Amino acid sequence: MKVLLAFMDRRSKAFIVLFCGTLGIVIALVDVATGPEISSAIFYALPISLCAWYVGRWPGVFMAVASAVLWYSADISAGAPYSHGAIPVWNALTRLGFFLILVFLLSAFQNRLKDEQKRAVTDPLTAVANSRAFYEAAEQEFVRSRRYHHPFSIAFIDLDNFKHINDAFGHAAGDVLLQRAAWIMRDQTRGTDVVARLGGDEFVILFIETGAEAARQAVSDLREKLLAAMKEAGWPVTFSIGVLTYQSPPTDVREMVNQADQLMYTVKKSGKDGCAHALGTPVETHAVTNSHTPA
Ligand SMILES: Nc1nc2c(ncn2[C@@H]2O[C@H](COP(=O)(O)OP(=O)(O)OP(=O)(O)O)[C@@H](O)[C@H]2O)c(=O)[nH]1
Repeated sequence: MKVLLAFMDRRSKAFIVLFCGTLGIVIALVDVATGPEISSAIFYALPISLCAWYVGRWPGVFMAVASAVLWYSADISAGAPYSHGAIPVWNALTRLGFFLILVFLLSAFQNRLKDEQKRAVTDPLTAVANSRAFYEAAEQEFVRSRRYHHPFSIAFIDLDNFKHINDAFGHAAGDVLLQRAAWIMRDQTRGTDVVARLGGDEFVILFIETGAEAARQAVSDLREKLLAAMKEAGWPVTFSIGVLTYQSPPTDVREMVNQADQLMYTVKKSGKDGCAHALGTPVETHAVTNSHTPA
């Protein structure tokens, strides 16, 4: 079964529909050959389930109807003795009912599974990636970077004076601010970049295949947008950001996040509301630019 599922995972939907249709016909032929005494019910369930799971609910319904018709035809051509002509039709309808229940249960289960999988990698407040998803994405980027020798960058973003928002405007307003900031980060970065909330008012962005200059520009534009949004909403919040670019990955993701965090902290110590850039492993250079100091 495991081999079959692994095989299906790599196939196109068209192939799976064709495969399931052929499988249904083969089962019907075997059904005719073995006669009405031997039940084949469970075998019909296989192509229906595969189709519903890998292709979708409605192709599954189609396969369920086709299987009920095939089974009915197999019954009739095997010459099964029925005391009344309506009995094989009734049987076909009850089988169809069973197949449809199977399709709808599988489809409901699959939807629930997808929801849970999404929940496991998403920050519930801001809907960006959570820390776990970030670590997984960064591991993949490390592998890519080692293989193709491409640089990548990380930005560690910490909100300044966020506690004041909670204290002055309430926790709900703080939540709205975090959502707004996360939305801007998502909106201002590429679809391939990974925006994540590590917790509290700390965010990280993984800039996939992005060198120092491009990361510097992206973060500078993003910071401008974030500051403009805060100003517009009347929230006295700024951003301390540490941006690291790696030509080759450090030993692990934790080390990268720690280095970016430390870099961000240099901005906090120098008066907040700014951005520091550096080259990672070892952290070579940095230049801190605050809003209140000349760039
Ligand atoms: N509204 C809201 N607040 C949160 C959430 N998670 C953490 N916080 C609050 O965020 C604040 C983060 O603390 P700090 O980073 O020390 O606050 P800060 O005022 O930004 O301090 P600096 O970084 O030094 O500028 C704390 O007051 C937490 O209670 C959340 O999900 N929603």
